[in-house]
Amino acid sequence: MDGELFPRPPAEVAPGAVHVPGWLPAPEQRRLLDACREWARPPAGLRTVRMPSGGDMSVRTVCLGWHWFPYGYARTVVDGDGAPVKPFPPWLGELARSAVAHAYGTELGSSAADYDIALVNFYDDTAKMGLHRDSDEKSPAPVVSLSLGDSCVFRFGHPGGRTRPWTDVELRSGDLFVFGGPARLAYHGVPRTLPGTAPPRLGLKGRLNITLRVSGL
Ligand SMILES: O=C(O)CCC(=O)C(=O)O
Ligand SMILES: [Fe+2]
Repeated sequence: MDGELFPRPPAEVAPGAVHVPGWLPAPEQRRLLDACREWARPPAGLRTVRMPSGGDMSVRTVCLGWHWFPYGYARTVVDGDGAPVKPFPPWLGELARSAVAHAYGTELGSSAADYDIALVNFYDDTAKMGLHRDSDEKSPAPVVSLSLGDSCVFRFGHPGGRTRPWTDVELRSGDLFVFGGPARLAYHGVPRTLPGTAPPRLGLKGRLNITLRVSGL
């Protein structure tokens, strides 16, 4: 955000896990939000995920490229309306590659990874996400996370389990978080969002998180 009282510099939260505050400029946040609104429409739109335990996730989710369900990927919404998953647009793949290059300070193009999955999660004021690993992908390529709207507390731990140590990071609208290498299978989650903190001009009530991934499928 412009005019920040205390600048938020990029930070390596754990080896391979990098937080880049304010990476996505406001016009690109708007473009991504508009796209999310389109993707959220049925068929294969925003849905509530039921866990094998019988409980419902509090976030609502829409997928592109591959449909995520607990625990795997499919080409159709196997646990919903059965429709084919919406395509993963090439511009999102370019955004992911440039995010990785930016976070790790590597050359754009040095990563051969072909991003082909987006998971878009919508958090209302009470939604949260428990500690978990993103382990249904076959590729070790870094996960790219972009946040829009309300800020949240993002908890980032380690691959060994849902135990301390962890770091709580505040993710705000436009922030980038990349986790790859030794952090690729670290446990992470969102204990809470901070309702009412979205940039007023974005026009989003609540929080959206978009993770971009390589399926390896
Ligand atoms: O909302 C976030 O910041 C994290 C989302 C997440 O961990 C996931 O979609 O697997
Ligand atoms: Fe995750």
